[in-house]
Amino acid sequence: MSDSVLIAPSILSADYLRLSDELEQVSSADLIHFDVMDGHFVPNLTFGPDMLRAVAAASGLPVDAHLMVSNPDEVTEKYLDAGASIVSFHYEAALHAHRLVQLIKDRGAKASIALNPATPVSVLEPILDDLDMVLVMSVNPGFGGQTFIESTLRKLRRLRRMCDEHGVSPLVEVDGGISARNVAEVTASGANVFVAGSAVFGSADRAAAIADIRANAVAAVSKTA
Ligand SMILES: O=C(CO)[C@@H](O)[C@H](O)COP(=O)(O)O
Ligand SMILES: [Co+2]
Repeated sequence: MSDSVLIAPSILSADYLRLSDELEQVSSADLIHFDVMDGHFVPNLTFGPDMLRAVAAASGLPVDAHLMVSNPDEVTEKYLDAGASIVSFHYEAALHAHRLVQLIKDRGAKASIALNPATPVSVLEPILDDLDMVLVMSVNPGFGGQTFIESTLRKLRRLRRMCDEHGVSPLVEVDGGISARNVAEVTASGANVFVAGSAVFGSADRAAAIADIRANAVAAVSKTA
């Protein structure tokens, strides 16, 4: 995790019957994005901690767990036990966000808070200094293959300003509708970790899709530097 940008393919869009092969095909990425959906916080159901353990062992890349669950206070520990390297829980669902952040960090993982598209970045004001990463959702969570919500760009710029005011520089991850076509403007707006599900697994050549997203993001970083 040393580059200026990190690419995180979301296995939500992978072929589950060929998952170990799919993981191999995305080995040039930096992280594996692991979407946990509970059928309650979001209207879809996906994977649990046992699956995360298996993915972490098969891939070798750090697993970036995105917990779209109603009860992160109760279940986060299970995903840490299973080997998650980054854990994002939703601000909208957590009862004790600060306690959860401390738990994640005490266990040696990176702590991140995810925000739904309608949740303003200002809610992070009291906790921003403690975060390793902020996950800005650029679609409403629950499904892959949705269209990027354009107002996310404004939100990212606002988050950048807030980080500057606080003198902190957490990773900023964007999730939903990211592809080689829009990653440059998302990067220019302040993001540096890019989740891509359908753009990677919907492509016949997964490695080429990752390389295209990375190249466009890196070019945008050098332009803004
Ligand atoms: O968390 C989610 C969806 O809720 C994502 O991680 C999706 O898996 C992203 O998929 P694409 O929009 O890139 O297809
Ligand atoms: Co996600």
